[in-house]
Amino acid sequence: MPDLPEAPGAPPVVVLVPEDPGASVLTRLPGVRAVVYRPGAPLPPEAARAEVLVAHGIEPEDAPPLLAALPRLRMVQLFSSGVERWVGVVPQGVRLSNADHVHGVAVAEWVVAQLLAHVRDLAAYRTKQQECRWEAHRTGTLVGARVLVFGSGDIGEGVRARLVPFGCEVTMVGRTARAGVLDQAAGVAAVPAHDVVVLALPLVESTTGMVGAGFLASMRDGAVLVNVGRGPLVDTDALLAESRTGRLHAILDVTDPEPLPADHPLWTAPGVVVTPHAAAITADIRERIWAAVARKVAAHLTV
Ligand SMILES: O=CC(=O)O
Repeated sequence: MPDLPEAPGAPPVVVLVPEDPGASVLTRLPGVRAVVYRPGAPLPPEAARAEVLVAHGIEPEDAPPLLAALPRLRMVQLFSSGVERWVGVVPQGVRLSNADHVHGVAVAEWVVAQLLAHVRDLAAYRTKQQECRWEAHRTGTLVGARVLVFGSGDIGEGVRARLVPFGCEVTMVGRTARAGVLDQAAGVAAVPAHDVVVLALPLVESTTGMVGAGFLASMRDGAVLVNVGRGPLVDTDALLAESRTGRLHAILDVTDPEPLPADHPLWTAPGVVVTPHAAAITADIRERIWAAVARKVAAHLTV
């Protein structure tokens, strides 16, 4: 792909972008010169002036030589909303910027889809169809379900907004308490009173391994744990042990480890549903991410 044309306005801020048609969204930003870089290839001469690196297609472990070659770098813009793999990689004084407010709708929709499929027992009906059995059975409903959502960002909020119309009673848990939002300790204490616990948290020190044996044991019989945050929020061994009791259900879009090896016991653990970090993967995901990147670069131009 040739370098992208320069937007009007001078002097332009040089933004290094991966080779991707979506990068053209940056050329619509006045004052930006988007320059394509190819991981592993020699850097273009404009890299010496680059203030922003849109880091996509490069693993954080491979990034240090590239970062060291960008003397005017002020911001690293990620394609992901989670930043945990880049913390400590980006040099001091360089802002690490995530792609936020990108996946809320898609991931919340996935949570609702999974919960509806669970309470209405759709998997059992799929099996009955495969066996050509015309046989109805009673199922649960989401109406009146008490749902505890850890994480009050756009994903957690998207889950709340979509579950309330289904008749769920939703309680939010955030990093700090505020009106209508419990803090993390109060949230953990509230687990036994809920039918569904949704994890939509970032992975930081205080959330790593947060769902361990004690947390799982405090969930009521038949409760559902949904993880759309990061795999290591949950202690996998504790979850495997709990799954053997048959007491709980777990619906996991993220796992620890990831990708989940084909012979990992989580795949076949009783009551566990696994999808491959796919909740946000809709047809328009690239457009959503590039729009967020453009928003973040535009905000950088004003600081
Ligand atoms: O998991 C996806 C992301 O962090 O964007």
